Amino acid sequence: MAAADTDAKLYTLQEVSEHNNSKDCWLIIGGKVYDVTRFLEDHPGGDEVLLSATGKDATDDFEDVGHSTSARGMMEEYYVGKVDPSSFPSKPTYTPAKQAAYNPDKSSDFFMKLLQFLVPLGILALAVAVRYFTKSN
Ligand code: HEM
Repeated sequence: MAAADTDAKLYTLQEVSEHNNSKDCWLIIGGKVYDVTRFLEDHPGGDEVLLSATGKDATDDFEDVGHSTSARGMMEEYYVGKVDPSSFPSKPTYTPAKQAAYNPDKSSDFFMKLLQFLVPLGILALAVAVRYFTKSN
């Protein structure tokens, strides 16, 4: 049954997943829903592979096999509708952990510079004072 894309019946992923056994076997390939129940016995790749992918998106499995053009032509016979893309769980997006912007503490930087200047000055003042007092004694 080949329906035009515009009036194709729309199924949710949930609905498709309910047809998941050898008596009622649906799967999704390329966003389209196929009822392959009556094809199970005739599938050259065997029924097991179809049953392992039933009720799910089998696009990757289907493409991995590298099905022939004639296999792709056969698919039309089992087409029942399209899958509602909004029913797919949204992919988790990776958001890197927020890192605090590099913000060196300017006030402590200034304090260190002041200290580097004052400490030698203090030592010098101390040396001068010691010399001054030892001289007068
Ligand atoms: C409506 C859907 C499908 C149709 C009409 C279909 C049809 C065919 C056909 C005609 C072949 C013979 C080789 C060829 O002509 O490419 C084949 C082989 C095969 N198919 Fe499918 N197939 C379908 C879905 C799937 C899915 C979903 C899987 C995997 C989960 C699958 C796995 C295989 C495997 C493993 C082979 C055997 C390949 C080999 O022996 O080289 N097929 N299929």
